[in-house]
Amino acid sequence: MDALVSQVQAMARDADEGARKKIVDTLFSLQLSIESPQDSMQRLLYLNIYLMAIRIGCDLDFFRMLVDSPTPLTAEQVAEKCGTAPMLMSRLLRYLGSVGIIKETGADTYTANQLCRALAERGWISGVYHYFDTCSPCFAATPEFLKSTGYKDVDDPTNTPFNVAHKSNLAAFDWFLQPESSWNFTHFNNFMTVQHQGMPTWLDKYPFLQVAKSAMPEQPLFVDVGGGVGHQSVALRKALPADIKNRIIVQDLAPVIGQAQPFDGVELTIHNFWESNPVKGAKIYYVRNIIHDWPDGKAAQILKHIKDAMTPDSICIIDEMVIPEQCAHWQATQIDLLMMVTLGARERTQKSFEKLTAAADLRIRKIYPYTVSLNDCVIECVAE
Ligand SMILES: C[S@@+](CC[C@H](N)C(=O)[O-])C[C@H]1O[C@@H](n2cnc3c(N)ncnc32)[C@H](O)[C@@H]1O
Repeated sequence: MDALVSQVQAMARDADEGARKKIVDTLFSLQLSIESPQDSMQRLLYLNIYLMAIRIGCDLDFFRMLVDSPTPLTAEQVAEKCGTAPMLMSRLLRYLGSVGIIKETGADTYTANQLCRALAERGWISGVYHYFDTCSPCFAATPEFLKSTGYKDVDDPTNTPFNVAHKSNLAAFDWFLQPESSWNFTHFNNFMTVQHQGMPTWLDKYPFLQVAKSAMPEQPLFVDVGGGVGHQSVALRKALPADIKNRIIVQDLAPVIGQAQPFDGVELTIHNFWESNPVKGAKIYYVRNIIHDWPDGKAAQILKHIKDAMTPDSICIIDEMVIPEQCAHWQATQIDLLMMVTLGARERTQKSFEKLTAAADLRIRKIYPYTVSLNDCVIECVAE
């Protein structure tokens, strides 16, 4: 068994993203095939405990303490640093050690492992708060919500489990803008910057340099519509040679732009994508993880405003997953359900994208897939 494990670890070390994910998926299928129903139910019924214990760890910041400590720490030492009862800490760390979130090195003694190090990073900590505080109440509200609607499609952003869970009539992005939700919105925005960390990006697959070189000297190069805190624009600026000086512009709502860090050569601007786009004739209009936030009618409106700003040589890039017709990956299907219960929105197949872009007078010219599990794609569109 040990030899087998070493062999698989060596294979994974040498593998690229696609091959490594294939190994993980194969091992997961293997696990399912040898678990008894009792094993599986023990695992499934307690899933919520993971996030509960991790959130407590983030509140107390003990993942960072384990990372920063040069030697393993006893539960008693961690309890003292955190100001908690020793027995409480001992039970929490014992659980987290038993499920592999931290590493147990001896009796009641722990150190950081790879997962613990991730949980000490700002973006992933924000992910924990986003899923625990904003999303999980929506999951809990969904069964009763669907029962109350007679199991209709969820495609109205103001009538979703989110509205029930957060006792609001507002669509999620409008709810985020209220002062009392600013804590939730900050964590959402931080999480957006890391959610694809370590995975290939659109820049790995799309011939962006060739396209950038074809831009006219005064032509804005890149308009990052709903670009969040501008992380994709910064990545593009870093990837371009210094002699390409065309404008790179991030557009988002005021509170998000207020959170963004200035970066040389990237303009941070306030723009509401329900209104006509003030930047006309750019080379690339880019929407990443925007279209999947909205049902078809609304998504088409966003694209139509972009289309109306385009000149014949402009390109609109939709950077999003394309759900395959068959055998979609679990990492993709879970995001699709998240979009449903929080936003009344969805992930789309290629056929759905073709219909949607046509409704905005755009035509898909080419699709460049660039990740294996999510099938993230650069969907390159031109005006009809
Ligand atoms: C899922 S995030 C994607 C952010 C970024 N494009 C990325 O890929 O990380 C959706 C973004 O849409 C922005 N957004 C929502 N409503 C908007 C509006 N009416 N106008 C402009 N941006 C909006 C949000 O503030 C958020 O930054």
